[in-house]
Amino acid sequence: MVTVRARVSFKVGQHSHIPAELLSFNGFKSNKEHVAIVFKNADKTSNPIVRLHSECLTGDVFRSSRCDCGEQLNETIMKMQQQGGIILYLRQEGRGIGLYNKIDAYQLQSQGMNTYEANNHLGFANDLRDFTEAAQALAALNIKSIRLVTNNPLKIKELTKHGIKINEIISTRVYIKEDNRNYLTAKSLYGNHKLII
Ligand SMILES: Nc1nc2c(ncn2[C@@H]2O[C@H](COP(=O)(O)OP(=O)(O)OP(=O)(O)O)[C@@H](O)[C@H]2O)c(=O)[nH]1
Ligand SMILES: [Zn+2]
Repeated sequence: MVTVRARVSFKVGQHSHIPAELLSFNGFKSNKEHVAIVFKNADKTSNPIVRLHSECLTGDVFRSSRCDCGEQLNETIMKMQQQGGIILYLRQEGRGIGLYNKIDAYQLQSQGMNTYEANNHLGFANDLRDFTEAAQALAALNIKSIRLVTNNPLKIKELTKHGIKINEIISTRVYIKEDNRNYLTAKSLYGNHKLII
């Protein structure tokens, strides 16, 4: 059973000014160190806004030109500063293949493959993520029904399968840059993401 391990307050955002809480957990089978960031005590409300954000070191930390993860994370923090909410920051880098494999995939993408072809060429499925532990983290917070921020039907399907009721889908913006257009187009065309590009 997954349970909350520790809960500490901190401030986040560009100027370290947005109050939030950082939660760790016990009991994930994968041993991955997923965390929750809770804004405005949203876990104590009945139908909180939730964002499942899969780790992207390159985008989240370095604002890489190759994706829009960092911008989406920032958008979520801004939204939750106003409305409250919970970010589950899931340690599933590179859609689950890990950082070094993602960099290998980037190398192949630089040679013309799309993001899924590159994964496949390396012997991986399109998406190796498992959202079971995200559902377990929500259960540990006693959350059964949510408003989910996503454009990704897989997250909706997976959370529903694991007993989380999704009352509303809130789309997240798409941030097009010169270098990420092919990536975003592939997600839309082949990955079923509901993107308006
Ligand atoms: N394998 C691989 N992973 C990538 C690539 N670009 C970004 N990623 C990973 O894709 C994941 C993006 O996950 P999320 O931000 O949760 O979002 P999403 O699945 O696109 O769905 P949304 O909820 O609609 O944003 C992160 O783990 C990134 O590291 C790539 O070219 N190849
Ligand atoms: Zn990214």
